Amino acid sequence: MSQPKMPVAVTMGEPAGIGPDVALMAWAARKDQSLPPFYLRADPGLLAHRAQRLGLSVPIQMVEPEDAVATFGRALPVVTGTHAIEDRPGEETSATAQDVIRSIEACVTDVRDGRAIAILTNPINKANLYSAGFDHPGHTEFLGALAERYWQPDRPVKPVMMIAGPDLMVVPVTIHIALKDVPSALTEELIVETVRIVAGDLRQRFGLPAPRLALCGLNPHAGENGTMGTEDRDVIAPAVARLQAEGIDAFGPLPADTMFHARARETYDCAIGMYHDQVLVPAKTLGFDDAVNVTLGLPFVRTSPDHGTAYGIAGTGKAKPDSFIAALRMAAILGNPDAL
Ligand SMILES: NC(=O)C1=CN([C@@H]2O[C@H](COP(=O)(O)OP(=O)(O)OC[C@H]3O[C@@H](n4cnc5c(N)ncnc54)[C@H](O)[C@@H]3O)[C@@H](O)[C@H]2O)C=CC1
Ligand SMILES: NCC(=O)COP(=O)(O)O
Repeated sequence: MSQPKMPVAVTMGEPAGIGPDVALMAWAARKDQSLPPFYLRADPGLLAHRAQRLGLSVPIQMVEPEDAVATFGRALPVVTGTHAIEDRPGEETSATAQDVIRSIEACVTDVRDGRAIAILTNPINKANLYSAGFDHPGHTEFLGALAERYWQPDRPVKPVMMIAGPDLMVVPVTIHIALKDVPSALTEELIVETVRIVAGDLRQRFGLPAPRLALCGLNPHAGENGTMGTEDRDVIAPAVARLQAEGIDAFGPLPADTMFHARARETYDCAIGMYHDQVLVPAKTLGFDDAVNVTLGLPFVRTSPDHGTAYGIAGTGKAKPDSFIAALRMAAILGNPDAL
């Protein structure tokens, strides 16, 4: 693909986690891997310390987003706006939470204002942000709220989480909720609305003209005809019937335990799970190093590495930047469809 004329905006994420490590490593690999240009909205001092810790030679240049593309070849472009943050890898604190949140908001407004092509979020510590008053379960839901605020205040936005790896793409219908709350949250309407968005985005953004969507059951053996739970029969099956009537190639509910082996995966393009771990476990097992978390249903492009803050290896050089790099490439491609 041709090099985008606009950069990808990258959030700081949890500063004590591996976000700074993988961003610095990706910049260092930019030439070998022909990476699209990006800038970070983060504290330049922390990044300089972390680069030193990792033994990476990374010149840092403070810029405005407009200068990021021209800067990217010779220095890591950084847009400031945060407080100075001490480089303490692995040390959890909610003291930086407001800066973490502001960085996400600022990257989103950069895209809205035409200063960036897409947003890539570095991992956050959700519990830390909650303790500082953040009232969204994760990025996915927060970005939906920002999309409503900045793009379409008159219409609700339904953000949908997809984990996309080379061997498996998955979507959880319910996302960041307790397992005990899943059965009551799972409605026919929610399933239909989610799958419509998946079908539409896979067609329009991912170039799949007729995506095949396999829906997991909720219960063992997809309920075994209602003897092991009724949601499969009473909620998921009617949702599938409605989707099929709309011309969407959805099928199921299928027993989830036999949906993820290699031959089964050949029968669909994306697996739709009923709860987070049902589909994120197979997705991360098959593709932890290179899968990408991408939010569907938004009026802008957002990707993220599939991993979390990995405090235990932050600042040690053990973090692999592969998922960040995959997320960067996907952000640039989805944000620049003309270059496909
Ligand atoms: N998009 C986001 O903001 C996400 C945030 N999180 C947050 O991350 C925190 C930690 O979550 P965990 O479940 O422990 O998952 P995690 O992904 O941070 O770590 C799981 C395991 O994988 C290893 N690992 C993770 N990324 C790696 C990389 N790039 N290279 C090498 N090894 C890597 C870690 O060292 C650890 O052993 C939580 O607070 C969670 O909320 C988790 C997932 C996504
Ligand atoms: N396990 C992936 C995850 O929870 C990421 O959530 P989000 O912060 O991207 O909404």
